[in-house]
Amino acid sequence: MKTIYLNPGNLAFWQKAAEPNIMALGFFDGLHKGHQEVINSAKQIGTEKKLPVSVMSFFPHPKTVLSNGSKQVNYLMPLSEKEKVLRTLGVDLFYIVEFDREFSSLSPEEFVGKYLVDLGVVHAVAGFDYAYGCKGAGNMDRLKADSGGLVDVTKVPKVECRGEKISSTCIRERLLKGKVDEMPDFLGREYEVDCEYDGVTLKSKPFYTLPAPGIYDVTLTGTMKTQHAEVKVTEQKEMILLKPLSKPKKGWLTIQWHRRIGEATPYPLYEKIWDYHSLAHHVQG
Ligand SMILES: Cc1cc2nc3c(=O)[nH]c(=O)nc-3n(C[C@H](O)[C@H](O)[C@H](O)COP(=O)(O)O)c2cc1C
Ligand SMILES: Nc1ncnc2c1ncn2[C@@H]1O[C@H](COP(=O)(O)OP(=O)(O)OP(=O)(O)O)[C@@H](O)[C@H]1O
Repeated sequence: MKTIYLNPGNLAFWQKAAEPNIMALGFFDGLHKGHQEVINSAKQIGTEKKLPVSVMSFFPHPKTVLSNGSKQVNYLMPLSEKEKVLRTLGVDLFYIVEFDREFSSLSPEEFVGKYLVDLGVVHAVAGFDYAYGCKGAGNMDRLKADSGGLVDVTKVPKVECRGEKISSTCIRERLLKGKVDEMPDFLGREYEVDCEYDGVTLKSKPFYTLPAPGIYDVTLTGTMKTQHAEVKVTEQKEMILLKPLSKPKKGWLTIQWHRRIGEATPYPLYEKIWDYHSLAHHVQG
């Protein structure tokens, strides 16, 4: 899979280089089951038409740009993880469009003309609620007309879980309540966070959302053997490693969150910490 960061400065270059393709559209934070349905539909059409499949996403999140930074988004994954998951879904081309004020003011017709038709899109796939163009005025029922009849359209119906539309927003809300055990129902996999281990605490990479304060049953993967452990998320959003079977080396780890097993007490549970001395050293600075 090739990743292309699109902006007004390089758009003409990529338009010239473009070949006919099927495109899935959306922000796709978390790549949950609804997003997977959109991308799998695009893949299916790509296979039928023997054409490559592209995904067009945006960065940063439109909400942060349109609110002039006053609204923050609790991202579920950084672009690097989005790339990894899209690769496993069989996507050929990943466009990341720089979302700024100028881009947000493109009319629906301008967006479809410059970013779909001129990038070789012959068939666009998105969910039933996808909106595009200034003030979000474009929708799936008018996309074909906005393309001058050049782009076919597939509108994916709503994917639900327990009577609710699966969305990045409802997943963020669940994480912030500590409901990590519900993630597989929404994401189709467990929630994961990449972080750096300094010997005691785990520091998450940017663009992840940590679950609510508490103690969690997790699996750690990294340079050591995959192992079970407990991680405490504090009110200060610090993560402390409890009960690992063997001491991980300092460096990068992935935490896979299984379930919340207890409250985050204000002070560490010393008796549970495998390496009390290194924690004491850490606390004393
Ligand atoms: C060219 C373009 C312009 C947009 N302009 C606006 C806008 O002015 N106001 C708005 O609320 N959303 C705007 N959006 C954001 C969309 O409404 C939508 O939130 C975004 O494309 C992410 O889509 P998704 O949330 O359905 O994945 C724009 C989107 C695109 C592609
Ligand atoms: N539950 C769903 N069923 C079908 N399509 C979906 C679903 N959720 C999102 N989509 C589609 O997937 C693409 C990406 O959607 P988007 O990133 O807006 O997801 P979202 O989960 O609804 O996000 P948010 O909660 O921020 O609105 C869009 O084309 C959207 O219409």
